[in-house]
Amino acid sequence: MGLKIDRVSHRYPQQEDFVLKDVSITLEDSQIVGLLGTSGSGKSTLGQIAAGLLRPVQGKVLYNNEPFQALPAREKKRKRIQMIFQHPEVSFNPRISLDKSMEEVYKLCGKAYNTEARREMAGQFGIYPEQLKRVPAQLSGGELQRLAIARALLPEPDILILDEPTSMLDVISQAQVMRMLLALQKKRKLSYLFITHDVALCRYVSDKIYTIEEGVIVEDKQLNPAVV
Ligand SMILES: Nc1ncnc2c1ncn2[C@@H]1O[C@H](COP(=O)(O)OP(=O)(O)OP(=O)(O)O)[C@@H](O)[C@H]1O
Repeated sequence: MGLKIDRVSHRYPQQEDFVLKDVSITLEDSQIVGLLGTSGSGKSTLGQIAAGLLRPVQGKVLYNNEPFQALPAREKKRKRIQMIFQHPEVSFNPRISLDKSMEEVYKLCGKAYNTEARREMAGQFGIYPEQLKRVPAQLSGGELQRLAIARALLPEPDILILDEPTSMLDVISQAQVMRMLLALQKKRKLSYLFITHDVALCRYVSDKIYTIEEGVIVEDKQLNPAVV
């Protein structure tokens, strides 16, 4: 079960060099797997491949033992893996109110977006319902990231790919978002691929850590074998 990246190599169009070279990683159910690496090592590329947003040049992505990349985008399973980005604004249309954006996602997921649902969602993710009337640029980074998490959870995914979810936030918002993510992971038994360059944070939250250097996995450290 879970997600298996199997011998994946990737190079971008019109580029000579491979940015991922024969990478294999596994994400078991309800596990937090850290992906550590310096800037340019290939973390985001691997995250996008894991989320099904990018198709690798070589190798396979298996979701619950089935080839994930072969599924059409609208396929339900695709929504079982969601991605949270470093810049939360990319998750929302900048020109429409957050209320409108959220309403669209609720509808897509076949859920009613009424006053009650709005109030409950806002409360759970630490937003005032009135703030939803604003466009994304009118919220703080932390508020917007919490809403991006709310949005990503609507299709009820099993896996979240977290690409440096707190690195653009101030220290207080970082702690709030991290606390929220850890509580949600426990409550909903989610699996996280936690992409970061923060070694201390990665060690603190992860059950297992992969380190990537220049597109190659160089270390695979099991921190908490009891969880697996
Ligand atoms: N769309 C693209 N086209 C061409 N090259 C790209 C593209 N996106 C990333 N790259 C290159 O691929 C390599 C890996 O980039 P990637 O963003 O995956 O690294 P990263 O570890 O996430 O870096 P950072 O921590 O700075 O976000 C880099 O050399 C980058 O310049």
